[in-house]
Amino acid sequence: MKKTTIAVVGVGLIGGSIALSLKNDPNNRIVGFDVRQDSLDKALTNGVIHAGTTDLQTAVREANIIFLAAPVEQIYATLETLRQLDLQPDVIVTDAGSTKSGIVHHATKVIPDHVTFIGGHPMAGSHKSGVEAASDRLFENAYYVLTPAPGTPEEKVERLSELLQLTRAKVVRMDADTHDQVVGAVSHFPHILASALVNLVADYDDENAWHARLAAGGFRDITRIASSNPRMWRDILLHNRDHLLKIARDWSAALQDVMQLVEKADPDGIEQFFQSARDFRDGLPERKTGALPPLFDLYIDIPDHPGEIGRITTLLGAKQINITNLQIRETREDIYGALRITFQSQYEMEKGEELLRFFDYNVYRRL
Ligand SMILES: NC(=O)c1ccc[n+]([C@@H]2O[C@H](COP(=O)([O-])OP(=O)(O)OC[C@H]3O[C@@H](n4cnc5c(N)ncnc54)[C@H](O)[C@@H]3O)[C@@H](O)[C@H]2O)c1
Ligand SMILES: O=C(O)C(=O)C[C@]1(C(=O)O)C=C[C@@H](O)C=C1
Repeated sequence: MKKTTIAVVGVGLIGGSIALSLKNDPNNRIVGFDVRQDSLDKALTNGVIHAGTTDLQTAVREANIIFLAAPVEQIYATLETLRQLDLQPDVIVTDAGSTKSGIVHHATKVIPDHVTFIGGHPMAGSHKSGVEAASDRLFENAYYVLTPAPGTPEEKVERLSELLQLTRAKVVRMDADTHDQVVGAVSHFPHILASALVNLVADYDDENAWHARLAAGGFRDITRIASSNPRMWRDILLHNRDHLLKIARDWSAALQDVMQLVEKADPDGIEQFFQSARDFRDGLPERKTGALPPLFDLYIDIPDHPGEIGRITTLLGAKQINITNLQIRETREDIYGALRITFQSQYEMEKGEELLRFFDYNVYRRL
């Protein structure tokens, strides 16, 4: 079967996760491009890409599909550069940026006629950055939005959707402006709120250091995303300004409404406020992960002692239990780290499970 060459431009959390998913098909050859050699080195060492280069022309020359997975501002810049490079005649260029209208509009202006651009955005991620946080399961059962401009050849959109099946995401289509409005409300604006709340509490904490110390589950849950990459979020806000300004006005009005209920000491109104939020929140569709064919994976809570990972691998090695992959994962609430170990076979996974339990490790088959 003919190989498909895929260039991933920006081998970080998202580019690395796309690469890992697509690499699961042996007919795909993944070439990574990044401005940082250390990202490429990590990606090669962890088996995320087949080859890596800091020369964009080398990365894209043979590519049938190009994924742009750099920060949003750099996606604009890369689109400009691509037009000066040698590309395959029927290449599809897509991106993974969190905003869509501006990127799609820019691509239609700068990309040559023989190139098809299709905007894309996987609706899954993390507050963590970098290829070391990448996973081939990041997008499992998440929505992956495509925003083809009117007139994009249907067979190209089909071709990309088919390839994206390897991410195990649910591929959907939407126009770019609708995407930006919806994602502005459910992703971009919540990031502003989380960070604004943290900044407010940080100011209070300057006056009274009990604030940080008493910040418990509620504060941590609602502000996890304030630990995201500031540069990435700078770009996102600047490229979805109109929708965010409208959402902020609606938000101010909604906040005023509830604070009026508080001012009037209206118990029914306040309870109703919480009830309607709870009804909608509890009705959100669940994103099921792990329903697909299992790999031979175990997750192990890592106690906070130096040398624990080395101890675990030594225990397994001493019993000739082969592992094919090792990854540090975050767990709920980010309190403990979890080590994900992929074994070569079901048999070895079961032997590993028994051994690690014997040594009092908390071992799970799913996170
Ligand atoms: N993090 C998320 O939750 C999430 C989710 C969906 C989409 N996105 C989007 O995906 C893109 C990447 O985000 P990420 O979280 O993977 O960030 P990241 O910081 O983990 O990775 C970005 C990578 O791009 C590289 N890079 C920077 N400038 C570049 C350039 N000019 N050309 C090539 N590579 C360059 C960086 O060195 C880094 O390796 C962003 O556009 C973001 O909006 C992020
Ligand atoms: O889970 C997270 O930390 C994320 O912020 C992921 C998240 C989001 O859900 O808002 C962030 C940006 C995206 O473009 C898509 C997904």
